[in-house]
Amino acid sequence: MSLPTPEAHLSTVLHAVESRNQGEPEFLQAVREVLDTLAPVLEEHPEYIETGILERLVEPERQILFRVSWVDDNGKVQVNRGYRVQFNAALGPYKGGLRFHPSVNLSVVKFLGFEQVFKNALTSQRIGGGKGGSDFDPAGKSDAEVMRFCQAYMTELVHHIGEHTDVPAGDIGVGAREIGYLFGQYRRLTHRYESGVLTGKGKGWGGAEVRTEATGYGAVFFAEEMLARAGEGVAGRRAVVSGSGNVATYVIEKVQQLGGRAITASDSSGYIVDEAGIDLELLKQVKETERARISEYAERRPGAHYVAGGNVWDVRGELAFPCATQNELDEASARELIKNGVRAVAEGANMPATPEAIELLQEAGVLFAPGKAANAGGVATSALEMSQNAARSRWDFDKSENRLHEIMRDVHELCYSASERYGKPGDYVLGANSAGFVTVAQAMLEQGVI
Ligand SMILES: NC(=O)c1ccc[n+]([C@@H]2O[C@H](COP(=O)([O-])OP(=O)(O)OC[C@H]3O[C@@H](n4cnc5c(N)ncnc54)[C@H](O)[C@@H]3O)[C@@H](O)[C@H]2O)c1
Repeated sequence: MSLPTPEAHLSTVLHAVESRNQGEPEFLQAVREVLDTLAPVLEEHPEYIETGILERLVEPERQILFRVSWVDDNGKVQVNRGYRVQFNAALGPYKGGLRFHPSVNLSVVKFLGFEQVFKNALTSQRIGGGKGGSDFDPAGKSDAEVMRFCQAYMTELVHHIGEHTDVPAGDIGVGAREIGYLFGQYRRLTHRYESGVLTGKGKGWGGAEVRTEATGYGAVFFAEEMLARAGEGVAGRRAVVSGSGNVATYVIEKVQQLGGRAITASDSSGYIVDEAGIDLELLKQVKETERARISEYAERRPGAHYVAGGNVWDVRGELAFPCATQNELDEASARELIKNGVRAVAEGANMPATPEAIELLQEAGVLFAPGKAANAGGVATSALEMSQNAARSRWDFDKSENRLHEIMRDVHELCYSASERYGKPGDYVLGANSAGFVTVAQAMLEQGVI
């Protein structure tokens, strides 16, 4: 039997995915972006075509959808929808965060799970990919409501996770508070102290140092590696950052530690500009402690101003870190960034730049780091948390940060060398997709058709 050409094979697989997953635009966008880059890999590895690797890779191994019923502070019954998509476990237990946000649906969870498979492969930490969440909106809920929701959510999730099967963590709307409530309920239901079942735990009970900072720090380390290859650095440069959550906060912190000046942060209502450089203590007070709107920052900080609505990418900066959510940086934003002299864009969020924006940035010679590579530091540190839990050991901050830094250097190196191998040196989208894909594909090949 003669094999189709790589291009023909990719097109057949893509059509099948499109017809089978109609109404899932985010998932299709994520799949297209990966398949678009894989022709040279399949050229080198026809055995992946022969053994149906791609057909299997685009179909999650398991998708779990469930009802989450809970009672709010007024005694009213609320019903949300829960998700866990176990995408691929060829490299290890499923691993990936939980997102609690009203925009969560199956398409969003599948796109995140799909991306996670490649990202986790790039970390070399032997973890598979999965993702989950709910359309529950933590904004405006009391602590007690968040706790009751988390307990109800875990009452179903408990049947599907475990330190050797599936290990969730945080994402948008899920931080240390939620992980605590989820872990408590897991422990109550199972009568087991299974530390490695969730990551991002409190530091006093199994959480790793640097897990909170890891995604943001990692994104800046990756940007620094890209810049260093070109003989440049972060120091002395203006950085425009979107978001004001976990990832954005620690991108800002690391940019400043490396001598750069991060001047913006945003939330879904607008953005702030602080030319003097963001005051981190104030940002953490407003967003982490008070869970208030970002406009509060400008009200308390002389010299800073708030722009309601608007587009943070209109602000001039040499470095840009999109750290809020998917498709937040579109073609028009990319044009604005290029016009304003951006040199590097590193995705702290998952899929924040649209395909059109990425194309424009790459054409303009801007160094572009896709989220799969640039934000892999969070999950990599989660894997370090799992290994510390298994060994009943605890690393200090410096050791953990050094290990994160090494991992991000390795991720960069893997991506760069794959981009060279497949003919486009410095194309980190091609590099991340192909390096991640080959690692997973090889494991799937060796494990047979399952
Ligand atoms: N937390 C992690 O370790 C981690 C790891 C890898 C990737 N990510 C990705 O990073 C991004 C941010 O996650 P996080 O953990 O910082 O979440 P978070 O809940 O701490 O913060 C999310 C931020 O994004 C903003 N945001 C959300 N939806 C928005 C919208 N529609 N418009 C504008 N702003 C919006 C929120 O206001 C908030 O500032 C997500 O894409 C997530 O998938 C997170």
